[in-house]
Amino acid sequence: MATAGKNLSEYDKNELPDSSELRVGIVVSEWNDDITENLFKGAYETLLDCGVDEERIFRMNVPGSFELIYGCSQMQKSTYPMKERNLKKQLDVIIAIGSVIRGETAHFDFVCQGVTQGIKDLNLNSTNIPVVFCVLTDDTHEQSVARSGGVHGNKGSEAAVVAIKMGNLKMSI
Ligand SMILES: Nc1c(NC[C@H](O)[C@H](O)[C@H](O)CO)[nH]c(=O)[nH]c1=O
Ligand SMILES: CC(=O)[C@@H](O)COP(=O)(O)O
Repeated sequence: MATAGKNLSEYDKNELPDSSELRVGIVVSEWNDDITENLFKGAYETLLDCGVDEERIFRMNVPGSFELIYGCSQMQKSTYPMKERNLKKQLDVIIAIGSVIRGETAHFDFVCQGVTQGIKDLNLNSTNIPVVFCVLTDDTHEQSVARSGGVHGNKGSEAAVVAIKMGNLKMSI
């Protein structure tokens, strides 16, 4: 089923595990920030709605989607923000938020391939901290608007639900 056949914002929080102890990192790309800020808003609000403590949500900004790889990698290894708040050292899950929109050249393809492969690789490294892929890869700005709080819902909300499931999975292992 394509996105057009579902609402990205639909979820039943009663079907989700308790997330009051979950520690969530969110790395946000600044390219197309009208889109990525809406994705972040959707993710943040959904996390809070599902019981995640706002003091356990840590945000980092990066210039573009390609830099999501570096930002998420640093978050996987970092203990700083948690120590500052006397929390256990590591995060339980990270959400990578980006918006890639096709332009005139093949650069779109390389950015999309690069960030997809990079985030895939981060899910295979030894930190065992899952990274959720919340990167829109659209042909038009209108498609991005529709998927970041528009007619198809908000992929940020979908990513938050995935993060809750994967973060609890990681905690249970
Ligand atoms: N065109 C888009 C980009 N391009 C920038 C790259 O992500 C990267 O920052 C640059 O190549 C320097 O390393 N990024 C997006 O997130 N979205 C785009 O549409
Ligand atoms: C995804 C991109 O890098 C793209 O938006 C850049 O636009 P262009 O291909 O016209 O340089």
